[in-house]
Amino acid sequence: MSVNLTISDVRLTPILVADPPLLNTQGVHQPYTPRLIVEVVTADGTTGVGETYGDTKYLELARPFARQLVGRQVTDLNGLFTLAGQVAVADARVDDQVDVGGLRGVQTADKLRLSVVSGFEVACLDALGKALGLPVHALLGGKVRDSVEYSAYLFYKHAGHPAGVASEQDDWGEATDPAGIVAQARLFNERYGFESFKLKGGVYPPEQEIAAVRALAAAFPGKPLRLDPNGAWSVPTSLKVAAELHDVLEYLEDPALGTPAMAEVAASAGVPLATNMCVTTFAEIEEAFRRRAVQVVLSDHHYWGGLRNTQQLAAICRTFDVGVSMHSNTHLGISLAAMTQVASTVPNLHHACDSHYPWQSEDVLTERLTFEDGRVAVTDTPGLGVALDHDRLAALHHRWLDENNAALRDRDDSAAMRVTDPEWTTPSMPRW
Ligand SMILES: O=C([O-])C(=O)C[C@H](O)[C@@H](O)C(=O)[O-]
Ligand SMILES: [Mg+2]
Repeated sequence: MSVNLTISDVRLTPILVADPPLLNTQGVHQPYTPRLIVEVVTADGTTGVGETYGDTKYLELARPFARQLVGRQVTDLNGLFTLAGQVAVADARVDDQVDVGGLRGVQTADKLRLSVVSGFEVACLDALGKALGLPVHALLGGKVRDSVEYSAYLFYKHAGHPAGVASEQDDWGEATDPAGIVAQARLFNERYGFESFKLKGGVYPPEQEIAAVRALAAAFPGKPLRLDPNGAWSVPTSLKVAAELHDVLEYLEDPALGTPAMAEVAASAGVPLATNMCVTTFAEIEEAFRRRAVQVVLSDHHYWGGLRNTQQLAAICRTFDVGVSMHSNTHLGISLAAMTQVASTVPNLHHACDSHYPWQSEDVLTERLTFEDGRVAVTDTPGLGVALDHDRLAALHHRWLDENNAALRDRDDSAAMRVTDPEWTTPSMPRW
């Protein structure tokens, strides 16, 4: 059978997905969060799917980029980066501060472009895999494991979104103290079999978060634990927390903001440091590795520019004897499938990956991905091995189109916090 891999159509569907009231150092998650679903259609009728961030700053790059793709080959993955370089990024979008609501490090023009390219790269790989009858991992050189381990991503959270605010109910309950966090961890373990636990910190004063990690260590003796305050602590505070928790932490994630502060902490913390904030672009690697500021880089294929760039990052980490694992932000099943496919090909991935997926009650797939014993099986089904549910996609797009939800099209955790606390402003760092 002959295949025609020329791209004949590209469909972009921004959606709003239900998100529980999860707390982080900047505020609280909105009731609905934006994502962008990318469909790439080839001349012979094969459709590949991808997913990435859906805020306006990404949509305004994705639209002109999509128009240029028609007529190109889905095999031309390198060409995606050349094309993206030609898409203009408004100066106002570039910021070397931490991305508000995203907590994903600097926001350079290139990083914005790469965050868009990743959705298209995944869609092209999915289409190519389907056309050739091969799973994505085969296109990436082949899997080295049959399942990928994920960790339970624990959050302090409210029981529900504020009364009177349109939202979906969740069944996780409230978690605002050590007992609540342990109860949440038990649910993660019972429902999905997770055996490794990460607590999103930077929400309460460090003593309270130390107590929560101690409670987790008592409830799950010997299990890998992580604490991630998203850079909310000073160097002395980071060192104090490290001294108190070094015996139970697998790693401490982004205790302080920026490579110089991380290097200072790393020099005497006695516990490895991980990051998805100070090394988020290739340009940041050299200084961070030279200064031994981080021991584990948490890749995120969305902002590193896709699955092949994630493999390149892993190879660089291996060369410098730095560990690698995966960061996540609110995402759906397409991204979990993409993360699982690439993670299966990375030989030096020795830590459970992060995933927000258990927090997402909604998806755009006909069948949700499942965790067994905290792992997602690596499928050999062609492409990503997932199918779009077009009715669900249309419903979530309809929510995005609804003018009552217009303010939610750009994720803003500080604004969501101000609904209940009008005095709230994004805290200046270090917070403690
Ligand atoms: O590991 C991380 O830093 C994250 O997952 C960043 C996210 O924005 C997380 O803080 C969240 O979802 O609130
Ligand atoms: Mg982090």
